[in-house]
Amino acid sequence: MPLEEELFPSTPGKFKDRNRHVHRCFASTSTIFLWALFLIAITASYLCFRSLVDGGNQYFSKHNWSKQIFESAKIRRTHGMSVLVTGAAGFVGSHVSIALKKRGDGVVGLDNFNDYYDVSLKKARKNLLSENSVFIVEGDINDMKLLVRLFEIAKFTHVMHLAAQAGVRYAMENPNSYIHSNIAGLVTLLEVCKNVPIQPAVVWASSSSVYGLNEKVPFSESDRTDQPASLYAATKKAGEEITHTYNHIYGLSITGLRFFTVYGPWGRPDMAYFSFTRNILQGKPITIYRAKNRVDLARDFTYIDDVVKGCIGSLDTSGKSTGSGGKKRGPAPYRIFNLGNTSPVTVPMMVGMLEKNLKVKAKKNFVVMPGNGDVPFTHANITSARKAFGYKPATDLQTGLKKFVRWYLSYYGYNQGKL
Ligand SMILES: O=C(O)[C@H]1O[C@H](OP(=O)(O)OP(=O)(O)OC[C@H]2O[C@@H](n3ccc(=O)[nH]c3=O)[C@H](O)[C@@H]2O)[C@H](O)[C@@H](O)[C@H]1O
Repeated sequence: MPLEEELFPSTPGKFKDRNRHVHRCFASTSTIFLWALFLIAITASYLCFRSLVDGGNQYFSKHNWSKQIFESAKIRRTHGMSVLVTGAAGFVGSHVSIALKKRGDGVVGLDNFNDYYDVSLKKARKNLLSENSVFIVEGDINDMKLLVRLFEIAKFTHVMHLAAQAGVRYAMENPNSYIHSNIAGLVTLLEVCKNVPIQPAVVWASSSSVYGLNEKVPFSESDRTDQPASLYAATKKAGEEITHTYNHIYGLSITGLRFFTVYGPWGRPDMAYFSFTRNILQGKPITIYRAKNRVDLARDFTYIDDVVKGCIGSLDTSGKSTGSGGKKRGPAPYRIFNLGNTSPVTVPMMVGMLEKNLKVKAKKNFVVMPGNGDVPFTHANITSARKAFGYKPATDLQTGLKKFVRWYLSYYGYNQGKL
């Protein structure tokens, strides 16, 4: 049994001192412990709060992120626009972004940098955009929280929607990627656009492929588009119907652009003119498709600079959306335009032009067009676009391919581009 004195010391001094020391130690340990608990609790609730606010999105926490978006979206000319360009690291997207920025419009890019084709080319385009003061957000159009945040930071007046799963034949390999980007992603983007207080006008990329098996030439916007030959075409056609409903129900201003086989510098490596160039230079054979009756396939190849002018003309004449916060306030424009070149060229002729520019003969294998989504020919009637915003393609295939080849040789380090 401990002595009473030990329990209740009458001579507090010594004992007290000893006890005070123990007590102090205990007190300071428990204080530290409590403080640590407090700090852990604070940190945990902050992280919890951030994840609620950010939806766990890695982008938002990046240093300077919002500021870069805000700066990039700033309009620097009178009556200019602030444009969210989706697919900005893509072929058309990068060209349009730079053109808008150069004339003083605000531009913010969005791109998921997927690996459908060489990601390093997309990164190189991103660097080019960065040199032109265009900031690209790395993210997916299906990420609604990200889109909402972008609209909170920048009050976009327009959306140039070019993000898509492109390519006609790849749809047989990976059908779901077309649904993910061209259907689900489109709907997510439109949902955000219709919900914001001041709705942007939306201009987006449809495709000449919607004409499918239409045989009436040249293709006019009023021609039938109910016979798609590929899932790619079907998703673009669906996009036209989907955007129509958002225009009808919510008052979004919509312009759909039917691009006709766009080509040029910084193009897409999956397209024929690009992959043919690579193979010809590497001495590899190329496969040229033909219709069953040995008829050559033809495309209304359209040069990138002409398409950029068409995109900008569409943005300039889009008219305003009328709705706000998901409510329609009146009718808004719904438009569809062909952006083609109006002079189709056969694929073998296109190859001949490449051979001339590359000064190398191609090793050609002609095969009957497999039933993989291709259509025999495309040919645009561009009267509507000409009337609406003076669209007038100015580059023929010969000139355009020459510019492409010059870029290709320089970009991939052949001959310092001197061919
Ligand atoms: O305007 C569009 O809406 C589409 O244009 C583009 O599709 P296409 O017109 O099919 O272009 P592209 O693949 O360059 O084939 C060109 C020609 O070469 C033929 N072709 C192709 C490959 C091959 O190996 N051999 C061949 O003969 C082929 O049969 C075709 O006749 C875009 O890719 C597409 O995303 C979409 O935007």
